[in-house]
Order: sequence, then C-alpha cells, then structure tokens
Amino acid sequence: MQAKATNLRGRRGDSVVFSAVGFTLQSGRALVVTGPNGAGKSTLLRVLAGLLGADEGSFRLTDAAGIDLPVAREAHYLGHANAMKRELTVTENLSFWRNFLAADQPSGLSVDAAIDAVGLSGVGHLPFGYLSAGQKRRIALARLLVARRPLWLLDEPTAALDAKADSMFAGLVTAHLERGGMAIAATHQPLGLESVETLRLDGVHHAVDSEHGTWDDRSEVRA
Ligand SMILES: Nc1ncnc2c1ncn2[C@@H]1O[C@H](COP(=O)(O)OP(=O)(O)OP(=O)(O)O)[C@@H](O)[C@H]1O
Repeated sequence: MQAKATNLRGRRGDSVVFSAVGFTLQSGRALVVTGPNGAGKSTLLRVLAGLLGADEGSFRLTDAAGIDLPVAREAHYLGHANAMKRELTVTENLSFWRNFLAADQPSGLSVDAAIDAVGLSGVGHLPFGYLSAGQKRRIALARLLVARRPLWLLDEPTAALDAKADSMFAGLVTAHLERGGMAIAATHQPLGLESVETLRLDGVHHAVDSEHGTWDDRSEVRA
C-alpha cells in the first residue's frame, strides 16, 4: 500500500495555510508533520482524512497493484477531540466504535483487549467523563485498535500522555507499522519512534485578496 500526496494546497477561510505539499509513504512507514502553532498541521490531516476539501492537489491511497483505495474506509482519524461520549462507559464507547467501524468484518482487538493494550484494565465500566485527561487520550488511542485500518492519521496523539503512556503509544505505532500499516502524525513532541520521515510546515500563510480573487503572495510556505 502507498499513500501519496501531490501538490496539496489547504485553505482556511481566506487564507492558504499550506501549499505545494507532497510526500509518498509506503507500508510500514510513518510520517511526522511538524511546524509552529497555526502552521496548518491539523488542516493537512483533515484534508488527508477527507474531512476538508483540498484547494488544489490530491491525496491517494493505492494498493500493491496501484488500485485506488477509499481513504474513508482505510484510515483512522484521531483529532484533538477524543470522539467519545462522556456519559457512556468506556466499554460502551469502544463497543460503539468497534461496531461502527467494522460491523461486517470485526478485524481488530476486542474492547477489553484494546483497553488492556493502552494500560487501563479495569476502567471499562466507568463513564468516559470520569477519566483523567491522559486516560481519556489513551482510550481514544484504543479506538485505533478495535478496528484494523492500515492508515492512522493522528493529530497530537500524545497530548496529555505521561512518559509511560508515551512509550506505550510508541509501542502501539511500532506494532502497527510492523504489520504493514502506515501512520501520519502531527505533533510538537518526539513520538519515540525509531525511524520516521518528517514534513515541516513553516506556518507562513498566503492571504487571498478576496475582492479581486488573486493571491497576495506575501511569503513562502515550504514543506
Ligand atoms: N475553521 C476555520 N476557519 C478559519 N480559519 C481556521 C479554521 N480552522 C483553523 N483556521 C486557521 O488555519 C490556520 C491553521 O490552523 P491549524 O489548526 O491547521 O494549525 P496547526 O498547525 O494544527 O496548529 P497547532 O500547532 O496550534 O495545533 C490557523 O491560522 C487557524 O487560525
């Protein structure tokens, strides 16, 4: 499997937050997206996930024969929010995701095994809202495990994690890559992975002259 971004341009409102972004990622590899606050890392991940349209360019996921695969079916997207209902228990939340993401073909870990894998055995019965910030993030990571998907798109995955959870996360991603998965993560912190490719967004935005519809090319955006 291959993930390939070509000449991507992302826009928020009247500003182009990145342009000419391109990379190729093969199975078993991870890409870390870095850059200052506001550089467009989250925007890029949302574009890759298909949650936001690209202003220009393309992102394609293809199998070994070069056939296009739908990103929505093949990718997990973990945003800043944990995507869990605070009133439901941890088990109820993860069961929902397991059914939603892989109802026809259960492919990932059981809910209990996923909770164990993020080091939180015994919290399944608790409402998600009772958990600490770091525990919530760990359960959000457990969602990646209850349905097997080859591409993980992760926005600040280790936010709120302590050192032990950081290394747990590195282990989960490493195991995912060893199974032939891919990961693209936006982060300000090292992820503890042995070998990664990096893409730096420098955070200098182009503004659109909305009146005349032309680009005010005030500065460069490099990737
Ligand atoms: N919905 C929106 N409408 C207009 N502008 C937005 C919107 N969302 C984000 N932006 C702007 O787009 C730019 C890029 O934001 P983005 O969240 O992608 O940056 P980031 O690199 O992920 O930042 P951080 O490191 O702080 O998480 C910022 O200037 C932000 O204010």
